[in-house]
Order: sequence, then structure tokens, then C-alpha cells
Amino acid sequence: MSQIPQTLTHWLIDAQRKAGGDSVMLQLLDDIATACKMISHEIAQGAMLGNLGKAGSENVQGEEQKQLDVIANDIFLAVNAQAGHYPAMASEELEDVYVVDGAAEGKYLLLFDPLDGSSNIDVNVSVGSIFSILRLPEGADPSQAAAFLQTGVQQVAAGYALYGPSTMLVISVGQGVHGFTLDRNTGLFYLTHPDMSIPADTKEFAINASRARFWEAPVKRYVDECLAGKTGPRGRDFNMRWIASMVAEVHRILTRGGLFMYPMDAENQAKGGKLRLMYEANPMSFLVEQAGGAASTGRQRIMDVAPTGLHQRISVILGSKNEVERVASYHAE
Ligand SMILES: O=P(O)(O)OC[C@H]1O[C@](O)(COP(=O)(O)O)[C@@H](O)[C@@H]1O
Ligand SMILES: [Mg+2]
Ligand SMILES: [Mg+2]
Repeated sequence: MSQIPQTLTHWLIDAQRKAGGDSVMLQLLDDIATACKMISHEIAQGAMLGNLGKAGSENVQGEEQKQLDVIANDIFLAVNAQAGHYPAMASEELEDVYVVDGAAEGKYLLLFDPLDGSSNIDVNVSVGSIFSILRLPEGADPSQAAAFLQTGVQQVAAGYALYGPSTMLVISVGQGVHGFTLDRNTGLFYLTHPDMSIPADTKEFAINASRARFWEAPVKRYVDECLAGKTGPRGRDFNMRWIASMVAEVHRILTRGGLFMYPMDAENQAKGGKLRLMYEANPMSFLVEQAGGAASTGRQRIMDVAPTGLHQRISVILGSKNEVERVASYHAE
């Protein structure tokens, strides 16, 4: 009989047995998986459910919301509120902390980007969801943003769902990075990518090159050197990608290596960058470091940044370790 891969549930039970302690993390990740399956279903229907297009509203950051941004946000809130483990949650789509009724005893906090890369939704290109789980600090008031403002190194789990040609859930509880693929027939996630790891070297980078005129000198230098190819200072040809969906870019890097940059530049400097620290940069940095890669602002390790706001933006340079270190060294010069 052919071997059936391990289901997410069995993998979580195993992981909990090995780590000891209670089964809370198992329940938390199982709920995340349920929410992601529901979102995956909505997305897979494409135009059939009339869910594509604008919602006619803006989020807290003044960005236009798509209907699916709102739907995915509602699903994440509803599914993860049920078990009562989170007294509060925070989302890209909500200005303030969302307090969960009847969950005052909960010991964890959930932050999420319910739909990442949502500009891709109407053109049927991969999108994702990103999440970060923190402990509620002893004595902290979960209804206040201050309870959430912890450094990335304090995350207890993080991950993303990728809604691509197949739907995948990629998670880390601090013991490596593991990828699960959704089987639509059984509705179960199966372990297909155990121990994902990022090679230290790469010949592929990702950046939105339309912003080149705004780049700081170290970023411009790095990209120019890559583009110079074999006859340039790097002595080899590089390939470039830009999907405009961070989940899809990070997934590629976890699969075959690479460098991803959305740096602070002259145009986004006043905001601190484009990507959000708490529910984009930190969870992705946690995964990337767990897979042997690195994640930096260019000037400091992302997961050491002391956050000042729920929706804080930050410069992001992550992926294959030697390339991240090279860009950081250009910033230091
Ligand atoms: O359109 P740009 O400037 O290339 O930005 C793309 C980036 O913006 C994001 O889409 C931001 O995510 P949201 O869709 O959650 O706002 C990233 O996923 C992606 O890397
Ligand atoms: Mg996003
Ligand atoms: Mg989003």
C-alpha cells in the first residue's frame, strides 16, 4: 500500500507529545488551519460567488479594501474567537484591537494579515494569509495595543497560508518550518514539506524595480551588482521575480532560496517602509530564521525591533543568509 503523508492534526499531536505541556498550541493551529481552508474555498470560487472587486471601503492605512479582504478578516476573527484562547486579536483590516467576548481567561494574542497580496486577487494570481501568535504578558490588558507590542523574537508560533495552484499552510512553532498541502477531496492538510530550509546562497532576488528612483544607495548598489551579471562584481548571472504577494515570494524562498526586499526608500521613508512589522515582517522573519535564512531592515535584525504601533511599517530584506548579510554590510559602509 502506498504511504499516506501525515495529516496536520497528527503532526500537531506528535509535536505536542515531543514538546510536552498542554494541547493549546495544537488547538490554536488547528483553528488557523480551519480559517485558512474557509478562505481558500472563497478564493477558489473566483468570480463565481461575486466576491471579487472592491469592497467600497478603506482600511486603517487608507488602502482600498477588496471584498475578499473583508471576508477573510471576518473568517479569521470568527473562527479564532470560538475556542476562547485569545482575549484579543489584531488585524491589518482593523484600526484597533478586537476584544473577544467571553475569552477573558485566554493566554494568547493573535495578529494577522487576512489576505496578503490582495492587489492580485482580481487577476487570479497567488495570495495568502499571514499570522503571528504571542503570549499575553502577565498582568497586561489585552484590550490595549501595548499588550501586542512585543518583539518578533517573542513569537510562539507564526505561519502563512498560500492560496496558489494548491493551497498550503506553512508553520513554525520554533522547531523548524513545515509545509502542509490541502487535499480538497478530504479537506485535510498533509505534511508535504517537512523541515523547509533556505540555502545560504542564491542567484535570485525579488524587488519592485519600479521604485528604483527612490532606493537608498546600498539597495541600488546591491541590485546594480546583481544586474551586472557574470561580468560584474558578483561574477554570476542573477534572475529576478516580483509577484507583489509577500506570501508567494517567501514561499518561493523557503522552497528554493532567494532574496526578497521591500526596503524603506525616499518615498515611503516617512511611514517607515511599506510592509507591516507586526503581521507581515515579524511572522515571515520568524519562519525565514527558523529555516536557516536571515531577516533584516538593512540596519538591524527585524525580530529585535521594539514595536511602537500595531500597524507600524518597516523595511524588509529577507531570505538567503549570505545575501541578506551582504545587503546589511552595504548599509553599514
Ligand atoms: O504593489 P507593490 O508596491 O509592489 O507591493 C507589493 C507588496 O504589498 C503587499 O501586497 C502588501 O500586502 P497587503 O495586500 O496585505 O496590503 C505585499 O504582499 C507585497 O509584497
Ligand atoms: Mg500583506
Ligand atoms: Mg492584507
